[in-house]
Amino acid sequence: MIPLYHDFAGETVLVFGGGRVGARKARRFAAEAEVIVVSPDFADDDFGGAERVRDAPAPDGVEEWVARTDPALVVAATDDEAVNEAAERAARGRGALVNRADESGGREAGSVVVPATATDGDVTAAISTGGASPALAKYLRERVESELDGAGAIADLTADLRTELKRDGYAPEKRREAVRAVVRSPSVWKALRTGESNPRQEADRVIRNTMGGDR
Ligand SMILES: C[C@@]1(CC(=O)O)C2=NC(=C\c3[nH]c(c(CCC(=O)O)c3CC(=O)O)Cc3[nH]c(c(CC(=O)O)c3CCC(=O)O)/C=C3\N/C(=C\2)[C@@H](CCC(=O)O)[C@]3(C)CC(=O)O)/[C@H]1CCC(=O)O
Ligand SMILES: NC(=O)c1ccc[n+]([C@@H]2O[C@H](COP(=O)([O-])OP(=O)(O)OC[C@H]3O[C@@H](n4cnc5c(N)ncnc54)[C@H](O)[C@@H]3O)[C@@H](O)[C@H]2O)c1
Repeated sequence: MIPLYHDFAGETVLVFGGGRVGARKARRFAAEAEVIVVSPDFADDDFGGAERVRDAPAPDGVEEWVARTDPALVVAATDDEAVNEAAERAARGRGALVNRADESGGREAGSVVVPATATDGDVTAAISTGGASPALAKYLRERVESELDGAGAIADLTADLRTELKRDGYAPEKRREAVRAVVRSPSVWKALRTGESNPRQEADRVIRNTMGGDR
């Protein structure tokens, strides 16, 4: 399986099943998409502001829900395998992606896994165990989260630096060398994480060192 990032802004995500798992998926996708959760009952959990609709569709009814809402992704998170299968068929029939919460292992194209995700600003790290061990994915996500502390700010800082170095006419090889040095600089990370010094000034110092007398 190859990880790809997908922009769900402005899209609909249709979730079948309002249990703990349906709620977790709803929360995740509601950060970006319009989420509709269809279920006869709902766990006492946070659904991330998703629209909740009380219904217990039979497999044929599942198809109708998918036709009516035209989702980019269908999440099958019920405890009824026949309903989850119907959700997968209906999604495929309309060219939507499907996430089967009740399956692990190999998948056909269009059947996607939701990875454990750590985020800091625009920086996102996604971890999958190929479905083998979601608990391990969660544990590793917790560890990666602390590694990412400050990464979003460094991404913003280096985006500005790239623009400035281009504008000032530095050769591509020089620019790459400078940006690589900044993202690897312990003093820039420390400045961002502790606030003890100014990160931009630390970055400028690193760049002056890599550019020699050029800047
Ligand atoms: C990462 C995360 C994302 C999310 O869902 O948001 C996620 N599962 C999470 C937690 C979690 N899930 C389970 C446990 C209990 C401990 C354990 O069993 O390990 C815990 C831990 C807990 O709850 O503490 C049980 C479980 N999960 C699946 C099955 C079905 C099966 O295996 O057949 C069963 C057994 C059900 C049963 O036995 O009845 C299936 C899937 N779960 C996936 C993702 C996909 C594979 C990801 C990968 O490749 O690693 C996949 C294949 C499909 C999918 O859902 O996309 C999220 C952590 C979020 C975070 O905190 O960061
Ligand atoms: N992916 C994961 O991380 C993960 C973790 C645990 C379990 N699971 C799997 O996901 C499934 C859901 O887990 P859960 O803990 O949320 O279970 P759950 O039993 O708490 O919730 C299932 C929900 O589906 C609803 N439902 C039943 N028939 C329906 C229908 N026809 N249409 C819509 N909704 C319907 C139920 O009313 C209930 O609200 C489990 O059966 C298991 O196979 C996945």
